[in-house]
Amino acid sequence: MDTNQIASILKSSELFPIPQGLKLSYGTAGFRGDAKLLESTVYRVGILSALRSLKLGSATIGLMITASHNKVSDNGIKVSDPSGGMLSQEWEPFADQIANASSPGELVSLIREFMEKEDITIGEKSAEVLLGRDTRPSGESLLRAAEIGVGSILGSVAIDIGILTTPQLHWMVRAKNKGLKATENDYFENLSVSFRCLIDLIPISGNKISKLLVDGANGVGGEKIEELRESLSNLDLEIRNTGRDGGVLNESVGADFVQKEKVLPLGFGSNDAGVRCASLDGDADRLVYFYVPLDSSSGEKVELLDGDKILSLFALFIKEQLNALDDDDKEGKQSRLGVVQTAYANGASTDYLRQLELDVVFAKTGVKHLHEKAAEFDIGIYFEANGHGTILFSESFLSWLVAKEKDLTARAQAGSEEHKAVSRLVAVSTLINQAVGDALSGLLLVEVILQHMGWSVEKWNELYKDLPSRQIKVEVPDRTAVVTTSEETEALKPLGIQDAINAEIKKYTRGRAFIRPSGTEDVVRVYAEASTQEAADSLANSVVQLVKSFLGSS
Ligand SMILES: CC(=O)N[C@H]1[C@@H](OP(=O)(O)O)O[C@H](CO)[C@@H](O)[C@@H]1O
Ligand SMILES: [Mg+2]
Repeated sequence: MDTNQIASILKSSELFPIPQGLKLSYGTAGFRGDAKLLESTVYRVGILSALRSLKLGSATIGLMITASHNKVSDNGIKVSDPSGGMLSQEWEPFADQIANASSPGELVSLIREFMEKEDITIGEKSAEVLLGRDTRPSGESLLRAAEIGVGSILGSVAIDIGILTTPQLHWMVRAKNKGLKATENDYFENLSVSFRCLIDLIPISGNKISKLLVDGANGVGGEKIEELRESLSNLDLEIRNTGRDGGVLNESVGADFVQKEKVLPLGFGSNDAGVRCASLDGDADRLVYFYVPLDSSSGEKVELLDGDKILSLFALFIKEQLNALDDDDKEGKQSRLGVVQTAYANGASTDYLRQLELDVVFAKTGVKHLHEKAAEFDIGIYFEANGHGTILFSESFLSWLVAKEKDLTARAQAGSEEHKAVSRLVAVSTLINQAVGDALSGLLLVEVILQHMGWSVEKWNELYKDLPSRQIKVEVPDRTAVVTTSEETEALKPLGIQDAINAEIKKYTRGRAFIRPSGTEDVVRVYAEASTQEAADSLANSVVQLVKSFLGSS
């Protein structure tokens, strides 16, 4: 690193002194915290992203300024690698180190050391970083901090691509690095063209299209889905909680709220009984469905169709298409379909997926872990119960599918059941975001599959019945006192807590419970499942008491 470069970092870092006592970790999904404390962090992640681009031969990197489902006063930053996936986990320790460096001098020496280790040189090539943000008011000034961070690495270019959903940014980064059209318009066009293609392949046409109510969480998703609606037919959408009607981001609205609390979001009521509803989270990478049953006497009861149910619907549809492939093909090309869940997946969903004879594997919480496992299959479907997920197609399987489609057309087999199935799979691969979970593309796929099957939301819900479950957040003085096994289902620390949890679990039929420290909020999460709602609640509450007595409550 030459003296000009050192001077550039020293000068810009003076603008963003680190708040006293700030200690951050890259966590489940990047850095998050009170927005007022994050300028130095975001500036430093700007530097990291420029270095990442240089390391990868000037590939385009993405930076997203968002705190997803957190409250509006929080914000955060996460990095997209050139593939559109999350930042390589190998770089997370460096992210932690520079985010916590206490002075400009320490920052420079950490960067110098890391560049030497990673063999990164500045000056030969230029770095490129796309910057996006959600609708949080703090986003604008944090974006400036990121720009200055990127710009402090000489010869680097930061491109502000404005207010976007997290999955849009990841999609654009991926497309850009593949040399494809990569603007927001291209994203919308891609969705509408592949959606149209799947609609045209529906076996029975002419079914009446029923209305879908969308809860936009008062965030960026509502805005974007309104834009997308312009280019869609075969959907009847009504969008609420767009953020323009005075509602607060994520406050009693959005996918995280609906999934965790199992209640209706603001703006929805008993008048909506029987109507299919969908809820997005604050940065539109999560999607859940819900409805109020028509026979619900209280009007408050909500039937939730979470990520597990979306995963099951997708798995069923993909399996149906794979089954329609000619037997000779299946022998020639063993298509491995697999699904990935986390410990938060409802036990009934796992039983159902196994009944479908699917390969079900488990990953740690956080999409970076699920994505990695899903990429091992020809078609890998992953979902967190909270509604973050997607379907990955391996490059080799996709090339095989495309060649197969051409071959069938050449053999005048266009219109055969096999040809249709192949075309559907190809269209799903372009509709569904290959970079990260995407509420917009997920919603379009759910809608087209329901039309394909001729199913109502109730019928879809009947695939299996969720085991009653309860999730509770516990505020404790130090959540890092909880250390779990790599599967996250057993607590190794504090010593003795797991035995106490096990003793509680034993008291319940189909009881299951675990605790883990959140990677995005300052809480310990408690999850419990049992054969009745009362039992799940009671098991969760006894585990909460154990957490409080072992860790103290704050
Ligand atoms: C139980 C739960 O929903 N955890 C969420 C939440 O992580 P925590 O580490 O549990 O705070 O936010 C992550 C990022 O959005 C998401 O990937 C994950 O599934
Ligand atoms: Mg999110």
